Amino acid sequence: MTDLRGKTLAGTFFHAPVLGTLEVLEDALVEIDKAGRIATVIRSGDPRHEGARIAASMAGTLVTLPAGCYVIPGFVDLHIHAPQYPQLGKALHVPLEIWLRHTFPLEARYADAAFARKAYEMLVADLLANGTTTALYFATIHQEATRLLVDICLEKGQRALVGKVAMDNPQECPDFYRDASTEAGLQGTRSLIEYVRTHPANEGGLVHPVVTPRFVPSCTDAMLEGLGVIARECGCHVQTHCSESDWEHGYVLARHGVTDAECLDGFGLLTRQSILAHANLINADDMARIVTRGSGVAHCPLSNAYFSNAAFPLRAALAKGVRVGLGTDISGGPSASMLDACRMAVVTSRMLESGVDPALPPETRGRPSSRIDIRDAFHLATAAGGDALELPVGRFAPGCHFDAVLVDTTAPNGTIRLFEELDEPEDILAKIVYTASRANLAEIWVAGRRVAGAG
Ligand SMILES: Nc1nc2[nH]cnc2c(=O)[nH]1
Repeated sequence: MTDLRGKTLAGTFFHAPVLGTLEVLEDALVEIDKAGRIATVIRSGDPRHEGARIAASMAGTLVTLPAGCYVIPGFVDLHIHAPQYPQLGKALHVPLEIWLRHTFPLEARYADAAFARKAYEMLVADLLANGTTTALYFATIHQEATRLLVDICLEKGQRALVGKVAMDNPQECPDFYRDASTEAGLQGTRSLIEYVRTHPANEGGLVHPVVTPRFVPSCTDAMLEGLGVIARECGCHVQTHCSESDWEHGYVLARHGVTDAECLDGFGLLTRQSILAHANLINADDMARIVTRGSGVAHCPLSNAYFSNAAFPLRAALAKGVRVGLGTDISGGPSASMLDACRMAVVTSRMLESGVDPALPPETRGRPSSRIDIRDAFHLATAAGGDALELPVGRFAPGCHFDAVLVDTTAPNGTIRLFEELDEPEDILAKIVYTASRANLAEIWVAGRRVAGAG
């Protein structure tokens, strides 16, 4: 199967446009226009179904899925440190503030454009093969390497949001890895925005620029203030870390006397286009503030297990109306798969609900009503991620980009095992999210264009 632009795809589709519900579009037709957007979704009982199928067949534009194949929306990864890919699976035995001392020398290597190209090409190819069709990236402080990441996403066809990392605080950033000055950091941010927006290969708007203060500790107040102004003037997305660990949360309280969320808000960095990574230690006021501003949270359950000192209160945040999606947090999280992020989100929520210390009585061990299920995780990894970024992706609906993954449950080297006589459609989706591996992800499309796949 190749390019689906201008084609009609016939088959069974799973998506979760609303938290708590899974929609199975059994034997549906999805018409994709020439620009790779979904034009119509026609369900099997719809009176237009037969006519549309015959018309597409006669026009030679009908593509019918083989038995055992299902289409799901592509994953939206809300938090990735692109330069940390070579470190995936390393140095996870130390706390965040020590781990950063391993990480900064690696990120500093991206002054070398050849090294950057090698690592970024590998990362983008792997993420696409894992079904990540939209990625929100922290790059490094370097202009050339960050531009390369933009180029590579455009070349390989990944929808991406890319930020040049801003970090100018000499107290928290080493001499070898810091913006040369506040002004240089701000200017670098402006020039990356300009680069992305005027890139000749980006006329379709596949890649977006992002204002990226690394986190409060790494930035001076002047930097945070300047970035707030740029975000407002340029109408850009913003990404940063927020109340991730006890150390980081405590640092901001000590320096500013307020929480991360309040501090970032004061600098104009909490907007409807902001994504706050982690947010594990936010309090009720922070949540209310984040909801009022319409900012999103990138819940990174795998990395949180290593660095956060607490579990993100996901259910509480969702109940309050916080826009939450999922992130891998490469390489704080040692997996480049959003399927792993889904699995870990479920596990974390279950552990938060029941608690983890067997020395405590069951009644006080955990936090009741904290669990999510695999359908919820699937929603967070797809539609909710798109919503948090305000991008029309993550669901099969007219007007949305056709960013999707073809899952072949019969792939011989895959890991999904279905039993026709036992498995209902909901079971099939659950088995996909819980047990699929890369060999099952047969085709990956972004805007209808085939960009990767094991098939
Ligand atoms: N997980 C994580 N937290 C951070 N806080 C500041 N920088 C980082 C980073 O690279 N990873």
